[in-house]
Amino acid sequence: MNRRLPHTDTHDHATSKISCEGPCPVMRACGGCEWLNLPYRKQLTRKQHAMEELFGPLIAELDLDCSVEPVRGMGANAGDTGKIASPRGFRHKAASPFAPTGKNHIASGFFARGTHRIVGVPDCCVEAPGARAILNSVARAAEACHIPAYEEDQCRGLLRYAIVRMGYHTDEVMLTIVTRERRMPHYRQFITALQNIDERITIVAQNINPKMTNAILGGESHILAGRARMRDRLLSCTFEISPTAFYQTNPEQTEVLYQLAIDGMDLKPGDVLLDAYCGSGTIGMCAAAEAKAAGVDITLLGIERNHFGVRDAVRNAEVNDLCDRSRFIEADATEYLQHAARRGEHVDVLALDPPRAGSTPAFIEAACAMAPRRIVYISCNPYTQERDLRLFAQGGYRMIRMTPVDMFPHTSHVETVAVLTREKSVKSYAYVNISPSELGMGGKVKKPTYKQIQEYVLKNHGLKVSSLYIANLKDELGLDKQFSYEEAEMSAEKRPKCPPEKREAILDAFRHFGLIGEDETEK
Ligand SMILES: C[S@@+](CC[C@H](N)C(=O)[O-])C[C@H]1O[C@@H](n2cnc3c(N)ncnc32)[C@H](O)[C@@H]1O
Repeated sequence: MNRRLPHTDTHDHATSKISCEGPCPVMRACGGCEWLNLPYRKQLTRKQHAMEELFGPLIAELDLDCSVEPVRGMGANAGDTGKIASPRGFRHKAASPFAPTGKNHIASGFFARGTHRIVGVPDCCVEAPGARAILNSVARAAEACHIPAYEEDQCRGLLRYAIVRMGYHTDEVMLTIVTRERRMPHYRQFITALQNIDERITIVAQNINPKMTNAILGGESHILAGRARMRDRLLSCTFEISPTAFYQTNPEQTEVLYQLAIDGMDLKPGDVLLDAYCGSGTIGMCAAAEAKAAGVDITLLGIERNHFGVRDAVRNAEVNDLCDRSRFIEADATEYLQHAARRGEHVDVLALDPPRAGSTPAFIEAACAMAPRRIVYISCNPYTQERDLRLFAQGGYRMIRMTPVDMFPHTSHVETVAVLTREKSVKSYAYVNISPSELGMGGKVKKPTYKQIQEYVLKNHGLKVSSLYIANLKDELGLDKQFSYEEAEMSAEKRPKCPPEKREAILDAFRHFGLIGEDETEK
C-alpha cells in the first residue's frame, strides 16, 4: 500500500482546528455531546443517581442483597474525590455524511440535529486523534476525483458516508466508504487517493447502501484495498474486525466492561459458557482466554445473527488459539435458545449483551429453563435491562451485582453489567415451546401454534402472553399431553402465575381455535 503522511485539509471551514481543551464550537448544532460543558465528576454523579433511581426499586422489591456500585468512569482518578480530567479522544469509530455544496465542493461533518443539513467539523475532541481529519480528507479526495456526493432528499449522487475505525492497542486504521451503488467513476484514482490520506490506513472497504434510509450501512460490502480485516487487541486477545461487524467504540472502557463481566462469570473447569448476541465473539473469547491462562478450560458457544460478526468470531478463535473448544453460530438468539432449551442443552454460564431494545421474554424464558449457574447481562440500555431483569427474577435468578460503566462520556448514556445467580430453591422444569411441526418445519399442523395463540391474544386483547402461560393453561385443561407440571415435579406455588386478564384472553383464543367449546370457561 502507498504510504504518505497525513494530508493538511485546506478547505476554509476546516482550517481552524478545534482545541480539545476549550469549548466545542459545534456542540449546539451537532448535539452529540449534550453534557460536554458539565464537569466530568458531575456527569458521573448524575449517571450514578439515574442508575440508583432505576434499579433501586427493583433491588428493594426483590429484597436483593446488593446495591448499585459506583459508576466506573474514565481516567485513573475517576473513583476518587477531586477534579477528574474531562475524557477526550475515546471514540475509536467515527463517521461522516457527505453532501454536495456548490460547484464541486463536498461537505463533511455531522448532520445537524434532526436534519440532513451538514455541519462542518474540522476536528472532534471525543474522537480518536486523526479520525476526523481522515473523514474530511475523504471529501477532498472525492472532489479531486469527481465522485459526486449523495443528495439525501433527492436520492441521487454516489458518496454517502465514510466510517473510520482507529486501532486502540494497534496503529491500524480501517476506512469504509458507503456509496449508493457499486460502480464509481475514476475508481482507481479514488482508491489511491483514499489510501494516501493517512499512512496508518491498512484497509479501504466499500459498503453499498442504495436505500432511502437513515441507516448508514447497506447489506453489501467488499474490500477495495488492503487486508480483509483490521487488527486490534482487547485484554489478552487479538481481534480481527470486518468493516461492518459490531465492535465497541470506546476500547478503554470496553476493557473495564468486559473485565466486570468476566469476574461476574466465575468460570470453573469444564464450564460451558454461552455468549449470546456475541458480535465478533469478543466477550466470550476474552473470558475463555483469561480462564485458560489460569489453567481453567471451558467450552465457549457464541450466538450472533450478523453473518460477518460470526465469520470474524470463527477467525478470532483461531487467532487466539481457542478454536478447539469454541463454536460460533449464526442465528437469532431467541430462536437458538428456544431450540437449545427444548433439546435440553446444558449451559453453566450465560452471558448476554443484546442491542438497545434488550432481550425478549421468549429468550429469558428459555434461558431460565436451561438453568445456568450464573447469568451476566451486559447492557447498553439499562431501561430495557431493568425490564428484562424482572423476568429473570420471575424465572428464579437473583441479581448479586450491578455496576454501571461510563462508555460514552459527555452524554447521558450508561452501560451496565448485572450478575445473576440461580436461586437454590428453584427446581428445574421441563421447557415447553413451539414444536418443529408447529413451526411448519415438518409434519402437518393440526392445532394452533403457540405463536398463533400469542398473535391472536395480542391482536384481540392487546396483551403479550408467554408460551409458559399457554402451556400452563393447556396442562390445566388437559389439552396438551406433551408437558405436565406434575411430571416436571413443579409444585403449584412454583408454577408461573398467569394474571386473570391474560388467562381470560388465552381461554378466548382456545375457544377461537376450537380447542375448547363456547361454554367451557373453566374445567
Ligand atoms: C451490543 S452488541 C454486542 C456485541 C458484542 N457482545 C460486543 O461486545 O462486541 C449486540 C449484538 O447483538 C447482535 N444481535 C442483535 N439482535 C440479535 C438477535 N436477535 N440475535 C442474535 N444477535 C443479535 C448484533 O448484531 C450485535 O452484534
